Amino acid sequence: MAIENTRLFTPAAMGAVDRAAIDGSLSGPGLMERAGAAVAASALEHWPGLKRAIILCGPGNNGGDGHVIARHLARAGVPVERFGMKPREGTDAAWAFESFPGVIAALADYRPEAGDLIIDALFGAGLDRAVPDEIAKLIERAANAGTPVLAVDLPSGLSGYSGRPTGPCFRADRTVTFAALKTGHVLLPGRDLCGELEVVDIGIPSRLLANDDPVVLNDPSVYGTTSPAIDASSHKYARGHLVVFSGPLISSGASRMSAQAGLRAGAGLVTVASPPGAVMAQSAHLTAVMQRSVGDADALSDWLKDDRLAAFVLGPGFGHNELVKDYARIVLEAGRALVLDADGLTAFADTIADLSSFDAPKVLTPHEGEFRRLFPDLLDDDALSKIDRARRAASRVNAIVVYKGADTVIAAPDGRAAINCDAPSKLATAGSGDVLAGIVGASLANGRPPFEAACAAVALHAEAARRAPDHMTAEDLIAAI
Ligand SMILES: NC(=O)C1=CN([C@@H]2O[C@H](COP(=O)(O)OP(=O)(O)OC[C@H]3O[C@@H](n4cnc5c(N)ncnc54)[C@H](O)[C@@H]3O)[C@@H](O)[C@H]2O)[C@H](O)CC1
Ligand SMILES: [K+]
Repeated sequence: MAIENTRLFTPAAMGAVDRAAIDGSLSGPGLMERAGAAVAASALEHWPGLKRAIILCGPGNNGGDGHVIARHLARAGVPVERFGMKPREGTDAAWAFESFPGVIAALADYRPEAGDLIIDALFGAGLDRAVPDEIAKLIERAANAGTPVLAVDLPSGLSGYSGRPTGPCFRADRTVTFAALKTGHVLLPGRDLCGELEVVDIGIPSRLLANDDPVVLNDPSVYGTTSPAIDASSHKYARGHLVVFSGPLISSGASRMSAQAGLRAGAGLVTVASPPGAVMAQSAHLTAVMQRSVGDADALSDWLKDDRLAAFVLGPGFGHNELVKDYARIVLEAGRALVLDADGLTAFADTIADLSSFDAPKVLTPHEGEFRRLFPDLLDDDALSKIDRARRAASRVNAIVVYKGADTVIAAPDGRAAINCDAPSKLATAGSGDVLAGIVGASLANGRPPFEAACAAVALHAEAARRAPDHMTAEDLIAAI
């Protein structure tokens, strides 16, 4: 989906924008007319030769859009039948129905026929609970018949806030939404339940769409470019020295992948800090990546006298080793940037909040399972979206939290959040997290501020995956950076 306005809105925030637009120069019916006309145009474009439009109308303004759509399609010569509820008196939906009065049949009476297109105008931004049983049954009948669905604003049953269904929910082939994306359109499974997404301009002034809730789609407007601008003056130290801690001999490969990824992603120099028992194994594999034997806290403290060591990755393949906490503390006390991933995260399972006392740049990169280990209370609160959870975790730890998934949320303690929703599913391969940790480390070593560094790294990780072959390994992913 090519989206100009990358700001994301919660349904409540979009409702406030609606009201501000209507208080200003625009009228509710005017907005509804444009919304309905746009959906009708999309139906005609994507279902040419449409045999019958089945418009399901709810009691509110989503339903109002449905009545406008019915009028436009009928005037275009498409057979239209409406099912659902009558609109509430005195609302814009009532105006829409009066502009095209007609029979609204009972939902229970709809039986799918070949050539039908269901246009779902039952509930949109106002959905606040599971849909009633008669709608659940219709959703099931439509799914069983394979009837295509064009959703108005949101598929009914999908929370526009969390991106999670409130219960039974349409799986739409296409969704047309208005003015800007809602968070529920890009969070999973919402993004999948929407099908192809269209955002149409219905005349709301852009000044009203500059909402103060800084949640955006992750794109260059957040991080600039994904790779550092390497010019003649940017000698290797200018691009920063990245250190990746190696695990023991048996699991030294993960740190190598992080290190090689960091080098390809633009760190000036990369060193693997190996425990003595892994040095030989690492030496056999490392060429452009350097190595140093670091066996304990004292050796690390001594090495940190070199203030060119800019950023550290701790966790990939490190093992369940009490040194994790000592190493993290020493790096952060020295004011160096730290990426905590994998074993580096789970070592802090019960004490992650202890990291909040360090002001040095920190980036945590938990996947779903690690997030649950670190923040179980946040996952147990169903009222929270993935954005809320990432933001609260970031504030709790005073760190950037990269809450990974096909809908990765990058959140900062100050409330900023970006959603990366174009990562290919082939990223779900062993070692992909090690690679991301290395790219984040390189971005920090380049001197980017931590939120922008994490956003750029997540974007580059997804870009590399798109370039890599379909059945890629982590090595293919590194080669594609
Ligand atoms: N700028 C825009 O985005 C515009 C959006 N428009 C459309 O307006 C709807 C939002 O309309 P609203 O009346 O606030 O809510 P809904 O129509 O989604 O819901 C109606 C009503 O239904 C009740 N309800 C909620 N959930 C359930 C449920 N599960 N079962 C039964 N009843 C339920 C609740 O009382 C709701 O208030 C937006 O989606 C757009 O389609 C404007 O038309 C144009 C501008
Ligand atoms: K809908």
